[in-house]
Amino acid sequence: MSLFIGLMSGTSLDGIDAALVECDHHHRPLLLEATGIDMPEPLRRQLWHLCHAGEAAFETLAETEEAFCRLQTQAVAALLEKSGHAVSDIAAIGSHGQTIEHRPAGPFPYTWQLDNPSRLAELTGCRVVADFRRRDLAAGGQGAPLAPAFHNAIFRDPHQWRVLLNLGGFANVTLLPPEGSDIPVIGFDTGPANALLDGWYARHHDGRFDRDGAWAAQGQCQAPLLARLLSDPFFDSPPPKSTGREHFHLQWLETHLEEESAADIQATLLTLTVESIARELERHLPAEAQTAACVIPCGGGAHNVALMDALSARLSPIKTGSCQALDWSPDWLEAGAFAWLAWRRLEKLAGNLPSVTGAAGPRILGGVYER
Ligand SMILES: Nc1ncnc2c1ncn2[C@@H]1O[C@H](COP(=O)(O)OP(=O)(O)OP(=O)(O)O)[C@@H](O)[C@H]1O
Ligand SMILES: CC(=O)N[C@H]1[C@@H]2OC[C@@H](O2)[C@@H](O)[C@@H]1O[C@H](C)C(=O)O
Repeated sequence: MSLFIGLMSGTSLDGIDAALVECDHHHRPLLLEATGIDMPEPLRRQLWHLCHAGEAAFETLAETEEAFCRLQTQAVAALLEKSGHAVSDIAAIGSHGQTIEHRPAGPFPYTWQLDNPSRLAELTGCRVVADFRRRDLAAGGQGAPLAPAFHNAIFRDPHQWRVLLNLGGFANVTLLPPEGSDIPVIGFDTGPANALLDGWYARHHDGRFDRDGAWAAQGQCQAPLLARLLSDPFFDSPPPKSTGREHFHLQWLETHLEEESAADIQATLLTLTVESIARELERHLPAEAQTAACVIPCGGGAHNVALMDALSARLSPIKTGSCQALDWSPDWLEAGAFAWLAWRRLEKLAGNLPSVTGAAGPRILGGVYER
């Protein structure tokens, strides 16, 4: 039995999640404790700038990386304090870093996570495993999503198809056949989720996000706008696929707008998230699972009441289930995934699922930075 800490800060730039996970060869990974630390506004602005500017001075990168690493160190300290564990109890920290740019297609595929694992090892006194995505990318994969391998390790049901639906800045799905089935697991990004909802909300309000989807609920989805948004080729392209802010940003939205009201645009963005997910499930779930699968939402968007209501209505008769009922909080799955990936790295076990990312084969992911 070994203890691992996973650190994840996603595309929403809302903070760093830290999860303490017990991993071994005999049991499913177990979440022991978790905590989140908010992104201070100046760091959030710096990271936002890096994600959108496309160029930055080395000094700016170094300064931002240092501030980010210090925040990671605070998250580790808070988690250790909350759990009553000492750093010497921890086998390794799995650090995702902060995605600044992700371009898996094109002549020079790359994915860039701001991270300084050497510095994190110095500041925490703990072994760090980092740089999880690039080996998959080097093997011809998308480098994302990686969480499906973790979902596969904990959420397979003996009889039923399950779909893990992560509603972060972007949405991704993992389609898990019943245990024992030889159908390969697939998983991919379906398109934007909170990234556009948050961006459009913040443009019209004070505040970072549309709590419970209350503003979206005041508007009406505009079918012509929805059709224009859905005409983006990403939605109909086959997996493997992954995306990010490089493709779906507010300027992308603006190129499709006509005379719609701001609240109607928010309502349409919410429907875009739901519709893009539903269409992919219609395409990729086998016929018998179209009515009998169970969809398990996780990530911040699972707290958005209007989004969840619209999703249940659109997916019916497919039921939505609860991650909590399966002993994992929906808020800590991604951080948990990077704890588990660190364990896989130390055990020299593959971390990717080639059927998901499209890599040439299973690969051991990440580099190790000793304490
Ligand atoms: N009560 C709520 N109502 C509406 N939206 C919410 C609520 N709680 C959280 N959210 C949304 O969840 C987001 C944070 O989600 P999460 O932490 O899963 O993102 P992330 O880790 O950046 O995602 P990813 O890496 O998967 O893109 C917030 O920015 C917000 O949009
Ligand atoms: C490149 C990158 O950081 N991608 C994230 C992002 O956020 C959601 C979605 O897009 C997913 O592809 C991925 O994160 C999760 C943790 C993953 O790799 O499974």
